[in-house]
Amino acid sequence: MSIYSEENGASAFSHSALLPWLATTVAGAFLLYYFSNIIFGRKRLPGPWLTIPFLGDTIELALSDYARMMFSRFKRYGRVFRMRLLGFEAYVVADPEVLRPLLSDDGATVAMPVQTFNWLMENLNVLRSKETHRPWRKLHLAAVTGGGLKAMVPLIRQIMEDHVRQWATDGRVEIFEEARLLGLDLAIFAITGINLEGKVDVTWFKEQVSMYVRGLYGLPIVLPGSKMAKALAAKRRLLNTLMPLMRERHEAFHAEWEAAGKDADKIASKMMESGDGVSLNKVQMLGFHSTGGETLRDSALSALHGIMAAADTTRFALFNTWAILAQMPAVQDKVFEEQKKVIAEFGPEIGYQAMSNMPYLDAVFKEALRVLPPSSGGFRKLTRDVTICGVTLPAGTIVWYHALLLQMLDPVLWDGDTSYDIPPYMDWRNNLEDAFQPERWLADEAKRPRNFYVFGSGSHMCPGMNLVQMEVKLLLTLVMRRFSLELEVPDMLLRLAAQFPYLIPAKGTDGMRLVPRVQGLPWS
Ligand code: HEM
Repeated sequence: MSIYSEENGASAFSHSALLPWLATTVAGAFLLYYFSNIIFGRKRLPGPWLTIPFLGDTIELALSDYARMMFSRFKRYGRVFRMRLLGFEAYVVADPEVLRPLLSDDGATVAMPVQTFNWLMENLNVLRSKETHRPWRKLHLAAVTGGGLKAMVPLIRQIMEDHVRQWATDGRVEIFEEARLLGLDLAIFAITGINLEGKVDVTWFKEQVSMYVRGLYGLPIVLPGSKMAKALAAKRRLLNTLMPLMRERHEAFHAEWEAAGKDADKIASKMMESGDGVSLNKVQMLGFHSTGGETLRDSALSALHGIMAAADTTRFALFNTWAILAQMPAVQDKVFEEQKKVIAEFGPEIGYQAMSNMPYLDAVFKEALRVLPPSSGGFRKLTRDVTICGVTLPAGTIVWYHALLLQMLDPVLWDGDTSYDIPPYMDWRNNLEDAFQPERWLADEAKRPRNFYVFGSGSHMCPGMNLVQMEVKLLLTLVMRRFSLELEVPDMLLRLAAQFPYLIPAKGTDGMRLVPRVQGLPWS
């Protein structure tokens, strides 16, 4: 087809012919690049050769039984294989020995190939250099473990009691939606520590946060009306709201930062020694300051980081635990019996000390997250070539340590049998009672599950782990001292709307009845 036309005797340029020509050339170049990359680029590395452009394995992940799909990939390709998702490519690596150094920043750095996450969070630099990461992490841990965690308990309990009282009045809970709302409240009020009351419309603020967090699960495309466009607009509104609210604390921290000569180590030691406790938001501000983010906007964004880290992760940890527990009356009775013992030893007050002495409830939490991990693990970028089971991944490759697959291949639980579609200790779909056994975590050390990657491992292991565990236990304690739990739709977990990246129940199936115990136990 000619892109020129003869008009009035002259050779004139035809725009209508140019456009299809350009579109065909661009599409042809893209397809050429795509297929040559598949054929010549990484063809010797394991994984499906052909996947749908851009979407890759996303559709299969969204529509299939997630655990079964990952196990079948492992059976086909072994402990390392390629996955393509929404415009990025990563290699799942399911070998703990190979992962150990990589997860300790030896041969790899933290990477985030998920574009929606990068747009919403902007700055993850603090995680990438040992110099900035070390003092920041030390402080982070101080804020949410030991004394720091203990100091958070009263506020967290207050937030939870408000929710539980409402559910008790209703006699039921929609666990998916209520876990979301509770996760939101905990993230906004307990994590950021910013007082919104009387300053902003709190309901509006929560709606904006929900919209912001939802962007994470959208397509990485900013079209009008898309989840991502809405999330970015919500982010702008949240930053504009937070900046005046945080001005005072930002300026105070900034002055402290300058006085310490912009030395993150020095300021971290000073904060640890002050005895005033370490606030999580101050930790986030330190993270931003130590990587050049010294403006008021950076400090407001650091508060959004705290919210993003805590809101939906806590929600899914809670939903998954509830979903299993509500189907297991015998386990609920054991939790109740443990509560009687706790009250006999520590009194009825649900405080930090009592919470730290509930081994059975600890085991319930861990077992629920082993069977239904509310996280996909994390990503690293290789800084050197790494050979895994005979496959060499070159420097620059994105590696995905996949919590669910690693937990399926637990050396204590898995006997090496690959004839299963899914190993029995993970098969919550067909045999929950065999899969979910909290006693696994109370066995002798050698017999306990060894692969537990829900919170990561090594240098970047989630510092919020103890906090989340305490939150879930606190909530279960409040509810289960008074009620036993029953799903209104007993096979809710078999009717899921989605399993990846998180479990999502089909609409209208997440109701849970709260059945009063004949002799309930007190809260205080
Ligand atoms: C069920 C809830 C949660 C899950 C499943 C979870 C999961 C994870 C995972 C897997 C990582 C490691 C990522 C990697 O290796 O690249 C991580 C890191 C992190 N998490 Fe969590 N998280 C949860 C809750 C929280 C909470 C409540 C907070 C805030 C207090 C938090 C703050 C962080 C931070 C700051 C990091 C980065 C740590 C570092 O790089 O040193 N997380 N989380």
